[in-house]
Amino acid sequence: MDSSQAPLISNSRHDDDAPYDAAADERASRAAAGKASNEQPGLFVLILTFAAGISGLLFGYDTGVISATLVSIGKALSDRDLTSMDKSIITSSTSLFALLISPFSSHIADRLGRKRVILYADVLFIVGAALQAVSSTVPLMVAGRCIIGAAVGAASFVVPLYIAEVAPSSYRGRLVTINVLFITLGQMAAYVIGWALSTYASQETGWRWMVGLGALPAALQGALVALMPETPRWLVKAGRSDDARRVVQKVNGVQGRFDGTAEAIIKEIEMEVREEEEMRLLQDRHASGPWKGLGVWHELLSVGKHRRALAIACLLQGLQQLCGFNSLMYFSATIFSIMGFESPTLTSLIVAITNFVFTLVALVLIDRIGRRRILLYSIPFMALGLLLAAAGFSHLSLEPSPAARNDDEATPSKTEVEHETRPAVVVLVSIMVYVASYALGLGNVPWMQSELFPLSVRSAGSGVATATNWAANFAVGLTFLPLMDALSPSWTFVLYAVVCAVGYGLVWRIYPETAGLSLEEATALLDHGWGVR
Ligand SMILES: O[C@H]1[C@H](O)[C@@H](O)[C@H](O)[C@@H](O)[C@H]1O
Repeated sequence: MDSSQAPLISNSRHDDDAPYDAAADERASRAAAGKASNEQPGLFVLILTFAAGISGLLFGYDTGVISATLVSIGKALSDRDLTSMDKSIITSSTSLFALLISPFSSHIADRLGRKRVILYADVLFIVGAALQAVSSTVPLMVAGRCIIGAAVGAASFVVPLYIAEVAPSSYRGRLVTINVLFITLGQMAAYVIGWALSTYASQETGWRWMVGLGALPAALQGALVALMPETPRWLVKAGRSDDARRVVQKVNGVQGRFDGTAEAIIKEIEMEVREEEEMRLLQDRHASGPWKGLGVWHELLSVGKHRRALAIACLLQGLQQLCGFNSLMYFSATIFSIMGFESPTLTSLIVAITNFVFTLVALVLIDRIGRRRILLYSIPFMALGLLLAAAGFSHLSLEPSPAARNDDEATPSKTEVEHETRPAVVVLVSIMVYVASYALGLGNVPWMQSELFPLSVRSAGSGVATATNWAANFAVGLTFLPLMDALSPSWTFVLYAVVCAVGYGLVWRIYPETAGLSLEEATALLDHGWGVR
């Protein structure tokens, strides 16, 4: 037996016995583990999900708070008004660092554990918040945003992983949406706090509190991490099956006693880890030339069904960002301010509330309606909302182009505002239609990416798709205000509508329905084509 055939993790019950039916044993164990996971999640799992979800909250808070911050800074940084370029760089440096850090965090998560990444991210969240709060120049603020970006990148990768690995398997899907719910809740909190501080605190200190407050949940989570266990899957991989058993027993509420279900789950994990390890060895053996040691990438790119899965996952993640949603999340207060709304931060709260409420609705609908179908129903409404907003903008006198002006100059006179109330309301309502339909579909579905990939390429495929998300997020953050300058607000929104239309065609053509299918059935859809009926 060569090393690739030897079991990497010994199975205590069968090691010494003569032949046994490994396949039947495996099936029985998987059935038992599956059965166990059909029960309701216990209090312990809920507490862990909540503790880990604080990272989602921070992800949302720190990306959402920039909207109110940008309109409240005034001349506090570098003693001058922020230019469009300053605003774009302050905003998009966060997504750039999120993009750069995610591959490293997956490496650290494998070597040192998931908990360690959560803890390091908390430290970065605190340092980044403090640096922003005390910054006096644009470069210092950008440095603070970069540190926050590193934290967000690590958290956005590790939290879904942590939750999925500690939670019973039948909850994995719904927990993905719960994580998005935490993100949108964080964004809503950022908008409420942004509005309250920009209205009631002093101009000089209000925005500093906005960005600084992000340190509090991070400190709370940093303290909670000490009490959170490492995931059973990582413990098994690290050769600590006994510790893993204790965690599984706790998750199943059978602490300290023998339990068949917990044993079956541990066996299931051991088998999965062994299969993964064997697959990796096999991939390396079959790879040659420059692919040597990069077997998983070779497999991801050379096998047709994996390539198709990757194309779909990257399409959905790219579309989630290129449709322009985050330009609203980051700049809605700036947009409403140049439209002459008296309280832009209060008005922009509507964006965050609509996003949160419709993510809640998606939680209920997603499994009933299906992923493909919910996208095909919602994307046309996104395009419609964008086109109506573009029409509304064309009736507002926003010349010279708004993003080039500072906010004081951009505020129209009272008579102008009265004259322009109707198109402004049209823009507001259209934006709400757009945000609601985004939250129902594109805001969630791309994060279900892992179900498209078979185990052997799952983390590599999901990693590339996540990087696509951050790269597109960075591109939108950096280009939105310059596009408003160069094309006008109307044409910028038309451009996003065109992205939605192209995206609709591609989703219709290549994204099969995966709702209600087991992971094996879902990945098998792509065996011989796109699987779209
Ligand atoms: O799924 C989330 C959610 O939709 C957020 O509201 C958005 O800001 C993020 O970019 C996205 O990844």
